[in-house]
Amino acid sequence: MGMRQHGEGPAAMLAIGTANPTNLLPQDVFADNFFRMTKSDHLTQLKEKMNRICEKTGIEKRHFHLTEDTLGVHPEFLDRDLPSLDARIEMAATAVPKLAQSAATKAIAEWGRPATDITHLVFSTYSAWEAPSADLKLATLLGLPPTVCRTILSLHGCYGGGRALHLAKELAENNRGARVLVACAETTLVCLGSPDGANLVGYALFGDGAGAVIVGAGPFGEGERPLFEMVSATQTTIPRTEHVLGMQATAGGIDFHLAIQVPMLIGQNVERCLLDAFGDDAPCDWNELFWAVHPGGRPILDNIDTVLKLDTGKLAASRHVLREYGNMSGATIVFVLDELRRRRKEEDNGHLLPEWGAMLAFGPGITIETMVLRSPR
Ligand SMILES: CC(C)(COP(=O)(O)OP(=O)(O)OC[C@H]1O[C@@H](n2cnc3c(N)ncnc32)[C@H](O)[C@@H]1OP(=O)(O)O)[C@@H](O)C(=O)NCCC(=O)NCCSC(=O)/C=C/c1ccc(O)cc1
Repeated sequence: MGMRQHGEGPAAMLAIGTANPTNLLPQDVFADNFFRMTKSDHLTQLKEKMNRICEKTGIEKRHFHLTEDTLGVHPEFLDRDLPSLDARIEMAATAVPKLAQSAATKAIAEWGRPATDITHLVFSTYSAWEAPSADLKLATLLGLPPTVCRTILSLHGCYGGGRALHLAKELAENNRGARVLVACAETTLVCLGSPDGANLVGYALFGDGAGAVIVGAGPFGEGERPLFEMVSATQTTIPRTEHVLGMQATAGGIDFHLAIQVPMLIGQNVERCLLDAFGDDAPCDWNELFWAVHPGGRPILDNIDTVLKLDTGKLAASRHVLREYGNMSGATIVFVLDELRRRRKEEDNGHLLPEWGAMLAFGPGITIETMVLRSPR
């Protein structure tokens, strides 16, 4: 009893996979397409504003499950005054687990062990609104054993990936031999609607994608290779900010709001979270670390650069993911981790990537998930 039931050492990420719908839209034509499809071209000021916003997002393209063809069959999706929630939920019920399956299949292939060796599944999405939910569908699609312990995290929004990884760490460390599949899948099909003054930023920012990570603690099996050790993790909620960021279900689809103060609030609070997470091990200079930051928006990354006095390029993986995919909410952090390990490979077996790193994810609350990472030597 006791010790033998626990995993050895900190848990580690053993494999990473990502996936996106094939349909993609360059950001420089997004406003034109969006206003044409929603028959809103007469709202010229709003369209100009959308173009101004799109230019400043730091995004070059985004992937979407919805295509012009699908939208042709569902005109109610593009008119907030028509009820569309039922149709959106039905579409998401199939699309979300399938997108997750594409990412998870890649992660499992990299891991090298059979899917039946997965003991736990943690699924995070803002697009599942029914029970049984996307976690069960994914388990079935992947052929996971009927004994797999499933958890669905809904509506953590953009920190869902950080929350899922944090939970997977605790599951892996507390259950010897556990192998946790973390899956995050997000699609804007539940929220995309017609433009109004309040939702332009979200429409300009959010994209569709899925990320999957296999998490386990020691002892490691033959061929299992830790990509990032998950040394410690914390969650912090910024007091009295519950109203600045959120989403809610309406008959016309999921509504969200992103207050203009969000980047500033994150900038003001991020260093304290890092000091809490690192404790006595906090470096004198944050540049000593590698960084996996959720690219919630370009000004969020800019503010973090400023308050932490980071050198140019420290957030390159986050900026790359934002540019190529936009903000895919909870799935985004997995793309950033994947990009970091790709860069590490190119940089001569980890020579240039520092040994220690920090992962940050933010979302409604405002909640900040912080994790101390170690890149094994
Ligand atoms: C690209 C933006 C929109 C503009 O860039 P900028 O450098 O701030 O440029 P400007 O200051 O010139 O702003 C351009 C215009 O955008 C307007 N704007 C500037 N932020 C705003 C604003 N939050 N509102 C509404 N107008 C604005 C701003 O007023 C201005 O309007 P105008 O003067 O008419 O051109 C930039 O501010 C930006 O990326 N903001 C988004 C940051 C943000 O809140 N990210 C979300 C973090 S949390 C997260 O990741 C997700 C949570 C989540 C939650 C729910 C879900 O369903 C899913 C997920």
